[in-house]
Amino acid sequence: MESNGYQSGFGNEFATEALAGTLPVGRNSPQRVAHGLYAEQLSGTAFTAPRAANRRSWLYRIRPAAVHGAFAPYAGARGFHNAFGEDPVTPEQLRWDPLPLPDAAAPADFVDGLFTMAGNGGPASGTGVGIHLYAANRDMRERWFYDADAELLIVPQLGRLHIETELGVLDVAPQEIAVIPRGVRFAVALPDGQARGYVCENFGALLRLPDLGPIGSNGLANARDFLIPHAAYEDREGEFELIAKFQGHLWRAPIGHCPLDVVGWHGNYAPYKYDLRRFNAIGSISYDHPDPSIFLVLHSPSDTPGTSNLDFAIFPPRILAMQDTFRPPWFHRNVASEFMGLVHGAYDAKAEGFAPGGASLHNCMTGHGPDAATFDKASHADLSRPDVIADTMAVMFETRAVIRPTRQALEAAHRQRDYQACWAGLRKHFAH
Ligand SMILES: O=C(O)Cc1cc(O)ccc1O
Ligand SMILES: [Fe+2]
Repeated sequence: MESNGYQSGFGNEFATEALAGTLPVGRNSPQRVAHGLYAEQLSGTAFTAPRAANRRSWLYRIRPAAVHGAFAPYAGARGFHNAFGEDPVTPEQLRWDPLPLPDAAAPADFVDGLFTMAGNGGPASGTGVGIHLYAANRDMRERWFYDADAELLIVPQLGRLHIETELGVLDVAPQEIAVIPRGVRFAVALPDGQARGYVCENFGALLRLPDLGPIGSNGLANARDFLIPHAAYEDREGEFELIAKFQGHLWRAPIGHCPLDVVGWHGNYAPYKYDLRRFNAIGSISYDHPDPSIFLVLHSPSDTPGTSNLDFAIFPPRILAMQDTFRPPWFHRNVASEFMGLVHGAYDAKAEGFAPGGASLHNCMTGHGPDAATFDKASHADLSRPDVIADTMAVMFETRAVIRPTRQALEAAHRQRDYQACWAGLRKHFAH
């Protein structure tokens, strides 16, 4: 399926049909749907969720989602799970080199190429996140995947993704993100032959745009820049595979048709994409480095106001002009836990070692901040001129609960076992 363009606006009520006359008028479930289609509701929130938070869509499709064979455990994608473990969690600062791309001799598609790094909570409790990287070099062929446990926030770092979903096609490139709602079936093709990036599974409340408070009615990620696909479908039969993630485990069922057979849909529960370069960064124009909450793109609220299950923040290109100020991120300890990735360029708190495709984890109350080289440079920088921070795009998954690294992440050859050395050069300057 080719992309047929996008609709726009975060969380709007959309209506789209690939065949004229598909959508029923004035009702959702007529006795007989046009073109011999089936009507099916896809609920992303509780039926009785408050109207402002309620998300559901109506799908008009060739066959209902119920039509497939029996599920059995899926033996592939061994590195993709929610086993965040009961082991004690190290409070150590952790950092990784980029996840290696798969060998041409042992190709992996998007699902098989997922490698779980860390997480908290889980699908059973409906809170927390799963944090993964993917490294893939093969299209998903004749198989589709859905995640019943979480909505998927996909952050490509290398290579474009062509994502065909039940509700239409998303083409995303590095510096863009895609969100696939819980339950939506999709397949990923790799137009560049290989791809790497970050995936955050959100087990909690659906991602939404943050309130803007005194910023006003515009700014940060603007609602109109979120793009939603038009309906697109495939009418194809064969011996295909449906992979499901359910309660932390993967399952496989045979399916005799392509499940991307939705000819029209309407509603507000749909995949979307967003170009991070559209983010309207707001910062200090006097003094001090503000809290990174000014860089919040989307968040999943928890039951405590102001305390998110997941904050998705970015560190985009921007201009720093603060006076009498140490301009890079400060040294700090945070009650929240911070998992970071780098999509593009360099990150202004780290002179070396944090590479695009790499990752870092600074858990609750773990001290971190600029490395020694960054500290020395910024402590003596000429503040009469603004710093133009260009060519950069770092991302952060920040959570209320501690982020538990998986055993495979801790044991991985690409973990930087000497990460702490980046602060060792912070010498004593105290003099009196
Ligand atoms: O630790 C980090 O690099 C992320 C971060 C950036 C920033 O500007 C302020 C606080 C913070 O946690
Ligand atoms: Fe931090």
